[in-house]
Amino acid sequence: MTVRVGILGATGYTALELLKILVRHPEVEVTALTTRQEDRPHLSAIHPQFHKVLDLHLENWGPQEVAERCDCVFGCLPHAASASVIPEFLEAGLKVVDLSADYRLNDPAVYTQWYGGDHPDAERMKTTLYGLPELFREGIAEAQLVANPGCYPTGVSLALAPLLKGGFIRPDGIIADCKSGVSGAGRTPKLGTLYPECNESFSAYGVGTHRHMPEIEQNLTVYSGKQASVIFTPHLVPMDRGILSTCYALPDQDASEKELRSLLEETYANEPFVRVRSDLPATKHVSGTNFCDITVRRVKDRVLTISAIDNLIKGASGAAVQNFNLMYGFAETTALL
Ligand SMILES: NC(=O)C1=CN([C@@H]2O[C@H](COP(=O)(O)OP(=O)(O)OC[C@H]3O[C@@H](n4cnc5c(N)ncnc54)[C@H](OP(=O)(O)O)[C@@H]3O)[C@@H](O)[C@H]2O)C=CC1
Ligand SMILES: CC(=O)N[C@@H](CCC(=O)OP(=O)(O)O)C(=O)O
Repeated sequence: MTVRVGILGATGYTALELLKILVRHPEVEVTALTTRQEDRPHLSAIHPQFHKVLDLHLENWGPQEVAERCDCVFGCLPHAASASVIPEFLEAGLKVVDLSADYRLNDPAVYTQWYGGDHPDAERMKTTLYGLPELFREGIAEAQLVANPGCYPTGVSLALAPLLKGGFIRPDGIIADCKSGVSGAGRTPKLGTLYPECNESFSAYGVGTHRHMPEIEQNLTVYSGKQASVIFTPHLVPMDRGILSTCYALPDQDASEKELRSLLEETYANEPFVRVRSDLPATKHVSGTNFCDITVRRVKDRVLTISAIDNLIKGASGAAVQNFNLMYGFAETTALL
């Protein structure tokens, strides 16, 4: 079975990583790539990595023209832009994996509070499945639309959710201290990601206001059944890619480091992309892969987790292909490392 795949927002970084994975996927043919540019640029002019690999042009197509050529689309557009076109693909019968934040939260009021403005497709967001299979696998295989998780929420939620559900950490007073490479901000030029602004500099941003805070809290709350409260502070690190998340939680029972690690090992025993480790994860160990590496430690009166992902792979495009594989009944690991 060959699935005809389209990518919306094909000039960006998540699209680049998606294409690298999809050209290795035995069941995929890429049939549509979109941009707002009018001049039909060749893919190799936008992403020279595909010179002599994929002979395609990017097109300024609307949903109708894409839908005629595809069975499934990956949405790599910014939030709000995504939800204003995705309903048309769904109505045309296509499957959709949306990498934007538009369908991740399940409460439109929370969306408005953190993203500003009314949600363009508010009814649908309430019931859209959140595609983090290691925590919320149920229903993904049957879904027409899957909301691909945010990069920071992936690393933080995979590390903390089992410990919270297992009663090992308290739901309040959790601190998630996260550091991301600059590709997390996308390819669209912004002042803060210019080389002289961020090179040789390490800074916090979005303190107390970052939109991934409610997404992390939603994940932990839904998975554990306990109302989680998290202080999330992201930082920009002068490297291309990778996220390291160090989380601090108060213990809810007296458990040794070995017991905490055993719980994580048992939870993820059959998960191909989560590696529970006794040594310390680093972004280099997962770079270019769909792995999330996690360790857990006891330090004084706290439980610490440290997790590493590649923001563009497990934090975006690798996770999107993992969801795609589940939605089409392919082996979950197809085309993924
Ligand atoms: N980078 C990361 O690590 C992660 C990103 N994400 C999310 O994935 C999505 C894509 O991210 P990323 O690839 O990094 O972003 P980029 O900025 O690299 O690419 C976004 C693409 O969307 C197109 N675009 C921009 N604005 C609009 C608009 N208003 N209407 C239609 N198209 C538009 C642009 O194409 P053109 O200008 O050619 O039309 C651009 O190439 C975003 O929602 C992002 O938040 C999620 C997890 C991690
Ligand atoms: C370093 C950096 O800027 N990272 C991005 C996170 C990218 C992401 O996952 O964003 P969405 O939730 O919008 O998809 C940020 O903090 O906005």
